Amino acid sequence: MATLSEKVLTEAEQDSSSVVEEPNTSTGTGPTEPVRQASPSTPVLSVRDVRISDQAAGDEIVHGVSFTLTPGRAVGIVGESGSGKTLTCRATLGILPAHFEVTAGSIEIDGQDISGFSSAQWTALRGATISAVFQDPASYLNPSIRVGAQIAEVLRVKKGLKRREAREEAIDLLRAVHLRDPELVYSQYTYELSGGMLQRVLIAAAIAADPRILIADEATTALDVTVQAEILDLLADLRERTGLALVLVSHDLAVVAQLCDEVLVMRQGEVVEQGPTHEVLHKPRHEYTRLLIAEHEQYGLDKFLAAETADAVEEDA
Ligand SMILES: Nc1ncnc2c1ncn2[C@@H]1O[C@H](COP(=O)(O)OP(=O)(O)OP(=O)(O)O)[C@@H](O)[C@H]1O
Repeated sequence: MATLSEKVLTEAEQDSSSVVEEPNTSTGTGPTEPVRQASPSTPVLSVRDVRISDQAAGDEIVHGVSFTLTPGRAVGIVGESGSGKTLTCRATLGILPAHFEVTAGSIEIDGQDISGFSSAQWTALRGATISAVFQDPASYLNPSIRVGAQIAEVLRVKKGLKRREAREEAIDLLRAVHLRDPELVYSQYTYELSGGMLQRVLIAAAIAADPRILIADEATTALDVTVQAEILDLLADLRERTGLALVLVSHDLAVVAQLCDEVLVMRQGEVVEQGPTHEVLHKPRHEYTRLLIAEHEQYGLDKFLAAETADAVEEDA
């Protein structure tokens, strides 16, 4: 079975709200300097009018997605199943499934166009600059190796730490993701941990090499509401403390309302609406966005919209 670092890190082969009629290609040129040395307003990720096709079927599946992400910001991608959210993320990570290709547009990570990247460049970038957490954490962890050792391995591979340093830092990471008794968790196997704990372990592994960008694709979908809220708080905390930039994919508008500055609404491979989250959710302009909001209100979205309104009133006062 592949190790965690192979699977998660290495295998990985505004303005105003607008109803999107034309792709937004006005995102400017990305930086050439590493983002750690750049200003917080320099994009760490620029996706410009990206189109993705299934070459085997001869179909275009994603018809132009554009967004930019600066350090500490979060962009959400919402939309129905099959709308192209995950393919967009996978294109950004350079791990499109077989037969799928980016056929137009560009993606820049830390100012570097990823289109011509060699596998060695990807290996250097993944984990250290861009990382990801997906649904179903158990499938990314090896059941026969203690979870702590799997995080320590990421630290040895990506940061060149010695065995003992890697162990200490792995325990610190388990503490940072708010796992109680991190020493104990370090020595446990996946079957001994709950889904929420496993998702935290995976987040610890994903942030182990201090990435600038974290893609969380339905990362909290399988978790119960309380654990989901704790993981979202953890991501918000990482944003604030470390300037981590987030791409959050969710079918759940309430999740996006809590965490994201900007939202893209996708349907059938198209971005039908895009803009600041509060604007899109309060004043949806596209019929499909209105439908999504109406569907979600019964699941408690109204609570977050009300909280947002209260925040806005406070800010205005
Ligand atoms: N590995 C694959 N092989 C074949 N088709 C795929 C593959 N991955 C995605 N697709 C197709 O591409 C389209 C977009 O898929 P994608 O996974 O990006 O959707 P999504 O918006 O993330 O959906 P979900 O919310 O269900 O994850 C889907 O219609 C799907 O049929």
